[in-house]
Amino acid sequence: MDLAAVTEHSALHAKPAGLTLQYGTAGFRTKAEHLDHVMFRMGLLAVLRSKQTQSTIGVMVTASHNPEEDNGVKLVDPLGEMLAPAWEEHATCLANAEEQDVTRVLVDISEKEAVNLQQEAFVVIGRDTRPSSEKLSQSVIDGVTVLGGHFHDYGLLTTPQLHYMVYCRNTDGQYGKATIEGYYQKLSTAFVQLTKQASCSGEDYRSLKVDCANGIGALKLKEMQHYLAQGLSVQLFNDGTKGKLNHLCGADFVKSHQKPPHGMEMKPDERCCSFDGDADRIVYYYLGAEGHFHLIDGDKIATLISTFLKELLLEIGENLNIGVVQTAYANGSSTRYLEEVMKVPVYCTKTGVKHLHHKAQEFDIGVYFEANGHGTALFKKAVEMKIKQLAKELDNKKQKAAKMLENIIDLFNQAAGDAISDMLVIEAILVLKGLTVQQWDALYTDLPNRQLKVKVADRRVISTTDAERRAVTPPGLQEAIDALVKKYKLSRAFVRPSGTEDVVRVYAEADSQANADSLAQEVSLAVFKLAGGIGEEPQPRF
Ligand SMILES: CC(=O)N[C@H]1[C@@H](OP(=O)(O)O)O[C@H](CO)[C@@H](O)[C@@H]1O
Ligand SMILES: [Mg+2]
Repeated sequence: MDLAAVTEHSALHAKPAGLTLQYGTAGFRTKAEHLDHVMFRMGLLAVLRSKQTQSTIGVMVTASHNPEEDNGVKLVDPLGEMLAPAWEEHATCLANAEEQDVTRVLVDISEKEAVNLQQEAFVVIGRDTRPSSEKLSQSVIDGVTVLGGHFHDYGLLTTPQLHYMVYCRNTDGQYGKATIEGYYQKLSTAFVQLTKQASCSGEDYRSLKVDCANGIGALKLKEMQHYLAQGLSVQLFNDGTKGKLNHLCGADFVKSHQKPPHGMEMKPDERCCSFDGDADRIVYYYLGAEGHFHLIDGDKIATLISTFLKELLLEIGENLNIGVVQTAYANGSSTRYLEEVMKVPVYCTKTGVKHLHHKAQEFDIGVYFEANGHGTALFKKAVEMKIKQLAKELDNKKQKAAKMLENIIDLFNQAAGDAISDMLVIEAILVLKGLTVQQWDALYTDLPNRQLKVKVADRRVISTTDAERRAVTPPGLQEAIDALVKKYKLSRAFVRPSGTEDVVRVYAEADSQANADSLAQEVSLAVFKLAGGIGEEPQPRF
């Protein structure tokens, strides 16, 4: 390691005095102007991680669904997964080190992790469309090169596309070609193969309105359009030509406000969807005949997908274990429907896709989704091989199902939740099953729910257990929540400190919207009183 060069370049990427940041649920996130030093240092760290794993590591510059002024960075591990927890700690340590300590921290990490410094390093970089992203990705590159690492800058990519590139590069191209064309080709071939077997056709099944949150998803979907040919016609809204990134639009806005994005023309019964700013989340929705807004969130997406996969397995006659992984935010109706009607086992993990992804790897087929629309399906390697073989061997009807499954496996991005890939999976399933968006929505009825945020002096005073469904501290909080929940029917509530914002999140569901709203409000007040709320006391808002 050329420590003198590191020191020299480090001074060009100075850390603002007094700033401390945490590698959170999805990497570092804050105002873009505070991130230059973090980017440089993540370039350094990516080199060490690459040397240690002897693999290509990814660095993505994005702040997902957050405002345009923000930015962020996360590292992608060899199989396209999120960075290993021990390295998250190294990342926090390195990002917060004072200027003069940067080289010492680098040496410490190398020693602790037994990094072979002679090993070559390779880092791939992607970025979203934020005005700050290009310059910040240059700082990443500076960090990579000063430690002698090699790199490939993909430029503009969706977050899941970068995960895909990393996965492809570390599996010798077996997963696919590590180019943007490779990605489009893999997905579109699988999609066209799948949908040409569909017996129902017609305009309704082939057209979809997509709100791209004024983000990278718009550029990439435009590029992909001609690969999909007649298979699907997408009409893009919020494509970034006018509006501001994530402003009053995108999957996060639609899910949290439970209303349509601005800038989208919706007619009753039309199928619509929204991506978030880096295109790793998707939610669907439509207006009912009466003009009422219907949201189809990650839970209902997981239900559609797992049901379809289970039906295919039944047709093929294979007894493989399928599991669905959710978080505490999953609507209670979805869990009940999956367990009781579909007889699919459901598991709950902590918030954050790395937890869901990890759990989903335990099953032959693991489907995971956060309620906000981030998710995918994972297939064990042995399962993939078996299905490929069956697709060649089985007799007619079974072979058709096995071929469908083979293509659907190819259509999923198994490295990360991916709005484009999920959209194609959903569109394929709907057309193959001949389901309208209304019929999909009618699988079960969501319990009315409400999410709120409470500001407290230090959100770490709240600790939780049981996959974040119960509060352990501060004393008395869980008892207070239990007492409030008892007042309502079909009710449930929990609180947890956010991993990405300086707030405590409150979730409540109950038999009616009015009851879900008041339960959420009462729980917010309990948090405010027992966990050191700051500012104004939460007021009834609905
Ligand atoms: C309730 C909720 O939607 N939480 C989101 C949010 O995490 P928090 O830790 O709740 O701030 O951002 C994460 C990263 O995008 C995402 O994984 C997660 O689902
Ligand atoms: Mg995102």
